[in-house]
Amino acid sequence: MPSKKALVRRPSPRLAEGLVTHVERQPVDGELALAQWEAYGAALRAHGWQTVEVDPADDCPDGVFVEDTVVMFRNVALVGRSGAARRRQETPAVRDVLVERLGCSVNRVREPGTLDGGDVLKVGDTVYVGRGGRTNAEGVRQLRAAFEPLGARVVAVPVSRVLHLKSAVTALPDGTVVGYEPLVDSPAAFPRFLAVPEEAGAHVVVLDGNSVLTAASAPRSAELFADLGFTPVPVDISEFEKLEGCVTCLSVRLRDLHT
Ligand SMILES: NC(=O)NCCC[C@H](N)C(=O)O
Repeated sequence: MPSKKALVRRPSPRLAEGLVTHVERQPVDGELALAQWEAYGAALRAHGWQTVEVDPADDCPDGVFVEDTVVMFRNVALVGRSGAARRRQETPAVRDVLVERLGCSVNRVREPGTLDGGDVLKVGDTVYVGRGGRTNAEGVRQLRAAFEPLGARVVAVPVSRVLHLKSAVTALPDGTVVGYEPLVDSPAAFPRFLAVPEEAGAHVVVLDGNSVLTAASAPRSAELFADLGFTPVPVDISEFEKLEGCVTCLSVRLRDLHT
């Protein structure tokens, strides 16, 4: 039976200092962010996910975006090495949880490779990896070396218009890739691509075969998903969106653990 665990990490008191690359810096309300993070975790738990908290990293403003620190394929983890040097101290505590509490096999991206988990989208056994600002060619090679022997088919795609591949595209439970077309470098890279009407509509977290977590800021995309027979579960993550975060980046789902 597949596991339903999800790593999350409490926002740092320094969240407002998080990196911004493609957006203007805006003031972040720390209290509201914490309340939004709690509600996000509650939405995961309401759909059967057990949330596992990585130790907080108060000195890492972007630590809450835990998705970027690791990529899972089956029960094997590849701990990333961020293209943003400032984010590299986020990974040791994530590795500790994976090894000591969850019993995963753990590999890691090594210099000169860089890879952020936000650049990796899995659709079945296909692993799309965005080659962009945070993930370099050597990171792509190391991802292939780690996961292809386990049965993954790694497909590299360019990312130039947004921070991460998953800022541009994610996938519905039926494997359809959804994206906001003006921000997708190559929609043709995906066998089934569906354009959504809002930038934040490109971001979904699959909760189960029917439900997807969506951003409250993308109501028209949520309507589109409902019209296709899915149940959107909107969460307000406005404070994280100000830092280029999206619903995917606040958790790492672990679906194939043996524990
Ligand atoms: N996977 C993601 O979409 N992560 C968002 C990371 C945002 C953070 N402020 C950063 O620039 O690294």
